[in-house]
Amino acid sequence: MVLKLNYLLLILLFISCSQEKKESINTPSDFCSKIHRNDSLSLSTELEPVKELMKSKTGVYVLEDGSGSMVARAWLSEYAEKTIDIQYFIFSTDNVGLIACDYLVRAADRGVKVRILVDDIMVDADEQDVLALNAHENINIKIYNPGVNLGKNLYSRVKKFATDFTVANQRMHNKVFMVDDKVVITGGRNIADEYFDYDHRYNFRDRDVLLLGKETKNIGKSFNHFWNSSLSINAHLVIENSKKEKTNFNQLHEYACNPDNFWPQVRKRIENLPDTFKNIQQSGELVWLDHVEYVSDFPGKNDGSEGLTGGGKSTDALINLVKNAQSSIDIQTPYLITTKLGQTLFKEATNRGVKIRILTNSLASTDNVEAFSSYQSNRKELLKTGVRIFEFKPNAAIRTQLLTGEIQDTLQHKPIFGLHAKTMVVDKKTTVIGTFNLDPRSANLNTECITIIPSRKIAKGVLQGMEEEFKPENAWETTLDFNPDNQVSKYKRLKTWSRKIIPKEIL
Ligand SMILES: O=P(O)(O)OC[C@H](O)CO
Repeated sequence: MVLKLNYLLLILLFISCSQEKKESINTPSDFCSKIHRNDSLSLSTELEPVKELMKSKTGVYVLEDGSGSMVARAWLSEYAEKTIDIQYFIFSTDNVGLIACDYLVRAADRGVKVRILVDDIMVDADEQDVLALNAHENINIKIYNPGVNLGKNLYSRVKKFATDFTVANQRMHNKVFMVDDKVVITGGRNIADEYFDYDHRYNFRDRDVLLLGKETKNIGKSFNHFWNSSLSINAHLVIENSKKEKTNFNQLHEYACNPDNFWPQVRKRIENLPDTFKNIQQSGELVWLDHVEYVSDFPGKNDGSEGLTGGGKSTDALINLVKNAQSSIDIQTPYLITTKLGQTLFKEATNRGVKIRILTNSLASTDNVEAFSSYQSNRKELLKTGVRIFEFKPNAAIRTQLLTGEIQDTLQHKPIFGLHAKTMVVDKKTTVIGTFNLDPRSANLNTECITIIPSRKIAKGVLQGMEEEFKPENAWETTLDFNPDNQVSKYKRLKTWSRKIIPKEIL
């Protein structure tokens, strides 16, 4: 609870920091100096050994664990020299979100231009916090497809859905963290506690990929396309009656300097931030490839002329990979809602001998009963295509290896571990890491981005983790005769059943 209370306190202080100086949070200044950047380093100097390689190839390094993925973002923010461009479906002002904001503000203070593009629907930040950040001369925040949340009252939100249903449903689900136009982290993680092991009740098993060099140019182009889209509106225009105020970020800095707000393991890694890239190189897991392909849908994705269908670039790319698979397809997806199109594709693949395994959430591990309810209704049809389905256990044994250890040592109870990775490995040689959930919303409504990585070495590493997670200590195999739905309370089952009324096209 300490972390949660701290961030609530911080939000209150952060809002009022322009009015009155409050009593300072007890901050050991030596920790602050330990974790702040070493001024003699920069991203260019760090990347000097691979500078030439980055011109013709893309470096690929898979970020499996939450703390590793968090530390990689911290390293990039701390040593950025020119720009930080970030694009997220969710950017919460919880513990992780506030620490991320501190890194961004400190980068902006030293002249780095920061652009933040976030989808409107899940913004849960206080409007004044958004404006305070946006008021920084080097920070610019845009809201994608506004009108359903930020700056709107309940009446306006309901009206938007009632009168403009298709547009209101078109969300930006991309997740990109790009620094100096040359290093990118993209994949399943949003910016919030549960993606980095900081939630005390529920955390996600997720996966990102770090990309360096060649293909990041295309990611930059895609970011600019979104940023300049008419759907992306400056936060000051979205939040009505707002005034641009000069803001003091001292309380935010103090919060992020407080060692109580980091797990001890993460503190250690943050203290060793300058070694981040050296460690990645020495791991032997950084692979340099000629052809890595980043595929992103266009802003708006489809014009609504086909109602709630219509597909998009990322959908086409995935269909193409499934159609060309020759021996195996292994998938991890938190939500698994298939339509006739998807079932036919899988059936055609299994008919030509392709072995397909999918790991998704069980009712006990899911955070989304609506999505589970729809999956439940189609589960048998999907199984009949010859696909094997595994459902993640909420207490999967793998969490002892993947979750930041401290969370398990200090709490009386173990937080639930849900699946959030969106990954596919085809024929043990092509890996897709991205934001795409196997559901109609990702296929037709949300803009999604995926990275297609043709490398046996990367596929082998990712499959090693997947194989582990298919095992009985981590997942139930569901069949035509067995499913683990009864592992949850009657109440959760009833709740799931009551969601059957929701059309699957919007899930
Ligand atoms: O958890 P995310 O980021 O995959 O988002 C899930 C929502 O269903 C997307 O619309």
